Amino acid sequence: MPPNPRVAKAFRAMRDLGITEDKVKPVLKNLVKLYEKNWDYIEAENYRVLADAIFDNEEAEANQAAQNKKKLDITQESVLEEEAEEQDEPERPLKRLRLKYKGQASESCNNSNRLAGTSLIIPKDEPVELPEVHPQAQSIGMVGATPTDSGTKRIESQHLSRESLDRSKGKQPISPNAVTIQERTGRSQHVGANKSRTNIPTTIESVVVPHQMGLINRGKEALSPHSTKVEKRLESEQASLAVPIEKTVGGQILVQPKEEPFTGDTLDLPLAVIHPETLNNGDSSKGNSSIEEQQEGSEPPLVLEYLGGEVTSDGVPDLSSKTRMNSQLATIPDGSSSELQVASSPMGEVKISLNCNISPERHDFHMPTLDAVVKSVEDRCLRSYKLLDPNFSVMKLMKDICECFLELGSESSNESEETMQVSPRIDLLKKFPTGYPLVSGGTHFHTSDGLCNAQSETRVGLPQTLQLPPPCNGINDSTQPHKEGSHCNGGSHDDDVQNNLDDPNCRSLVVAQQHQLTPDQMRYLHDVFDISKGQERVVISIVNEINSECTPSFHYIPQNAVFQNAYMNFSLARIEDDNCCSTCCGDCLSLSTPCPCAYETGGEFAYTAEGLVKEEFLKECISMNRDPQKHCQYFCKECPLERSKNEDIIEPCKGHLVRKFIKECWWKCGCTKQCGNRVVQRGITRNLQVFMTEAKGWGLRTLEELPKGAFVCEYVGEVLTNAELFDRVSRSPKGEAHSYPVLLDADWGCEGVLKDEEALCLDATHYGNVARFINHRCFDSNMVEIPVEVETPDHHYYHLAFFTTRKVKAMEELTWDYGIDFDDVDHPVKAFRCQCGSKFCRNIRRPSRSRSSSRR
Ligand SMILES: C[S@@+](CC[C@H](N)C(=O)[O-])C[C@H]1O[C@@H](n2cnc3c(N)ncnc32)[C@H](O)[C@@H]1O
Repeated sequence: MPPNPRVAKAFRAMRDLGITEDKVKPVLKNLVKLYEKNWDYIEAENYRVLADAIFDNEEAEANQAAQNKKKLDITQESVLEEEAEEQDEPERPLKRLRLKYKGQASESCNNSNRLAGTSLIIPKDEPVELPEVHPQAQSIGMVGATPTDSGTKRIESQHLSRESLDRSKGKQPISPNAVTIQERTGRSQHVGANKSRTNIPTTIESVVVPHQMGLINRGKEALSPHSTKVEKRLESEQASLAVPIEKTVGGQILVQPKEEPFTGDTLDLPLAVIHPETLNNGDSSKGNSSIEEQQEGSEPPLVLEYLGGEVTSDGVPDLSSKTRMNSQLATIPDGSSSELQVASSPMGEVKISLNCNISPERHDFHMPTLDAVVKSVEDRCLRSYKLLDPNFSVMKLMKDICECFLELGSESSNESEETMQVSPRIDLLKKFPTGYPLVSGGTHFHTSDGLCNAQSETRVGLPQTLQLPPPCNGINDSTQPHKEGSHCNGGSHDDDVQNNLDDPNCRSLVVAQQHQLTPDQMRYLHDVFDISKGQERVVISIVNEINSECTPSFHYIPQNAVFQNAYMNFSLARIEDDNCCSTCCGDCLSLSTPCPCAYETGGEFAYTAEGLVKEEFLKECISMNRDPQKHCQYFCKECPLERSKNEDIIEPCKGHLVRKFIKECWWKCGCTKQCGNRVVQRGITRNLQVFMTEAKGWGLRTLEELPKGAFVCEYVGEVLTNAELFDRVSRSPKGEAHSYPVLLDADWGCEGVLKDEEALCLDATHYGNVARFINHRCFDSNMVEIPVEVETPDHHYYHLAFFTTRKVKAMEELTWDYGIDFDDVDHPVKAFRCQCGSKFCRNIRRPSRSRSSSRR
């Protein structure tokens, strides 16, 4: 029996961490048993459970060895004494690597079930072939994540996907401040819940990290899985270091506690809010003394409000960890419109945070730069305190900072370029004009370093800067003060947005400055202004004037990427010399006799000099879609699609259209990249926009008029085998549509019995391009898909390109006929209730118009 590929993958992942197979085998075997072959648990977060278990195991072995040695060296009497002493000591903590930000698993804010990529995956039993278990592996039963407690987490179907990495990135701190901010998720909102919504809160924070407790590179950890290679085996090699080590495994920061007696601490913060019962209004120095007095115990007792330790994925603190916490966040309102918070963690970090609330009348407020504030404070100190005046107080200083901040922000003369821009909250998706591309106007969004720059139509009079909605990962970000009580997931964000929009007094603000944006916010901006993140030749904007659904959660890729088993061989040698045009030069379309690349299309190039598909060719492709019965269909002896559906009883093939291919010139050809027979490979050139439709979710439209036969885009996704696709689908929760796969079955007919690895499809659920937004229209869609051969003559793999079937007006939605059989309940693409609006809609006239071939 060939080795289970998942075992091999696990070995590979551990090898990347510097762990040898012999160490992995016994532990893995035990884990597989423990999780009853539910590999999802083992594979989740780049095999975190496995890595943890191995490290635990090693540590247990090391401890055991040390103890054995000790026992040999000392007398029986001293052993007994030691044991007696040990009984008085608190139990040592489990020295397993802890996943930082554990429990903050990002949640897609998209509550549509169309985004199967963020779905919970139902694990499936699989045969496991593993060598004999090593007796030492037994300790892995202590690994924290059990099938039960993992049951509520979202788990990706594959080893760490880019999507999960990016979501993780969104959770990672970008600065030490952000660590605390993120970890305080939801809490500061709670604390400030009584604040007027009309105030403009600003926050100044200062973080103190004592030297001896210094966090290594905190906040600067590489977020990519590569860091696992760089930092492999840190935990065992550096276990004796006096400082805690952060490491990344699979993009997640793992924290190894330093060797120290167990104090009941964890690295998870924050933990408590302290409300002083009495306040000394107006006197900031009294505020200071209240802290001291609190420490001295002379102030009235502080009310401790538990904030939680490990914050769960939905931002709710895990109360079970309460007893392990000793960090705290002290909130010391001073009775004015400012609020001071002091947070500390068991790691010794101390953070002072001062919230200044600007009254509603201060509509003219604009955000000064931090440099300007600091300078102003220094000037003020020099003036007021004459350097270390005996009355000098840090609390006063903090308050001065706050006041300077407000003063500078209110000075109308201070509208220098350095000024950070702040605007009333608007929702980009709601407020942007939909009739025009975001790239065509004159209103700018910009940040101080110019990294994020976009424009919008001037006519609508957008504010000069744009408010970022909360990041759509289910994590509340306290860098956004407006977010009291708002949650991106579960629709509360929408409510919040709506409330803000409806409330004319609402002045929730966010400083749109590049270095202050979290990765999630950056992603959001990228998505809104260019969903392709600069990876296409044109900017592709996204607008929503229908509802407040967040931008879809997926990774934009401009070209197909192979997932795992799909067999794609782009060997140049497979393109035979007489099937390409190595002797051509320039533009093949200008040749009097077409080059060999035109053989595939009957000796004529499929494209006109204008880059459009020729009328005749297009007509045939359209007819094939509209009247499949009239065209040649192939019925496989053993259909890979049916085989994937059910290996035991393989249903007869339902038929595949034998499609016409376009063959483009390619690398082996002598022509230039500008050759007229290279259209699809040059990518998207048309102005497209993703927009929210009334009834079909997101859709794609053109912002410019398109002539008939124009190339629009290709369908890009992960290249999967059908078996892999069905495996994914079977892991999706029941009833969840897996809406983004297309079969690459255009040539299955000519292949005899296709091997599993040759029966391919594209899945754009997690990775894809704009084509994933193209909605279906029965029969008279304005685009048709045409298979295009570029890199390989093997038609297992090809490009699926969309061309217009007629002239398409600017702003028209682009559609294609999925060829979906609305009756085929087993098909990986779940039939939906068609809202295409075509008078030929097959979903209405079922069953008479039901298509016999199912292409998607
Ligand atoms: C490839 S996706 C298209 C983009 C999708 N609308 C979105 O929001 O991401 C296919 C899914 O879109 C929806 N859809 C596409 N065409 C539709 C139609 N004609 N009527 C209703 N829903 C449609 C269905 O949910 C389908 O599973």
